[in-house]
Amino acid sequence: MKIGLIGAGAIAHFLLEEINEKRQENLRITSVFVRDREKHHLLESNYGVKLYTEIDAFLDSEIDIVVEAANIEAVHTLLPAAIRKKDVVLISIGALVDEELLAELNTLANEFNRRLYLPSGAIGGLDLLQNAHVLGTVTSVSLTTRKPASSLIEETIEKEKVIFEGSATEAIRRYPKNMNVSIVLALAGIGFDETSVTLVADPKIDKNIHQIEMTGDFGEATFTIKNNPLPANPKTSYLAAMSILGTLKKIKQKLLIG
Ligand SMILES: NC(=O)C1=CN([C@@H]2O[C@H](COP(=O)(O)OP(=O)(O)OC[C@H]3O[C@@H](n4cnc5c(N)ncnc54)[C@H](O)[C@@H]3O)[C@@H](O)[C@H]2O)C=CC1
Ligand SMILES: O=C([O-])CC(=O)C(=O)O
Repeated sequence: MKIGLIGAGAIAHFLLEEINEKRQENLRITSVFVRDREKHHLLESNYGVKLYTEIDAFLDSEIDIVVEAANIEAVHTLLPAAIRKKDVVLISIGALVDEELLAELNTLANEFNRRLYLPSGAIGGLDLLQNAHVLGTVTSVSLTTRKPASSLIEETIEKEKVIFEGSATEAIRRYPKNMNVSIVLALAGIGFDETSVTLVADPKIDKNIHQIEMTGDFGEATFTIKNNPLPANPKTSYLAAMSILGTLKKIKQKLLIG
């Protein structure tokens, strides 16, 4: 599969290293869409990719699938065009809190027979949640995220501090670079307004910790994920980057687990 990558940040570099440098069977990043060609020109010689700054030329390049690893704004501006022409893997999932955008992408995916893949990102348990809610009988889902204080707030604090409590809808609006996980959790489960989120800035940790609790007719489940951060962007967990690779590998698998 030839991949077109949108973005050239921490996750994009992870994918370029793992797929093009270390090599993954049947996967190759061939095109990268960037805003500033000069800034990223070394990617061409380092990873054998071609850079694009014009979205149509990027989408018309010889790629089978688009991987978005940029930001929420890029999803708004680029994804409707992308889904018309290619299947898309999307990691800035927070963009989908905009129900108009979500409906538009769904309609376009149907019309052009494309797929939109949403990796689990920095969390897990989405398979369980979807199964548990298949009859609409999950009654509560909550997420408590703790991140190093320095990646969330400017001020210096001595003790942990709850900096947000509310719905996933509000969480992603206030913390668009940190709460994508709340939106994929809401999509897999009971919705944006019903999924409760607590965000804690903790000066004593160096991991991104997500604790998920769910209850319903199935029973109860609790997951805790203590993520190592990506060194290139400590706000982002290593697992989030790996989950894109996991999603890409699954696309061609005949044996599907979960
Ligand atoms: N779903 C999940 O669990 C997670 C999602 N994320 C999200 O993944 C995305 C990427 O994360 P990182 O690589 O750590 O971020 P990053 O900040 O290191 O890199 C983002 C890159 O995208 C580029 N970019 C921004 N707008 C663009 C546009 N319109 N066109 C082309 N490039 C553009 C930036 O210049 C930057 O190089 C972010 O939106 C982040 O919030 C991060 C962690 C977990
Ligand atoms: O990487 C993480 O731990 C979670 C994150 O930033 C997000 O969901 O936006």
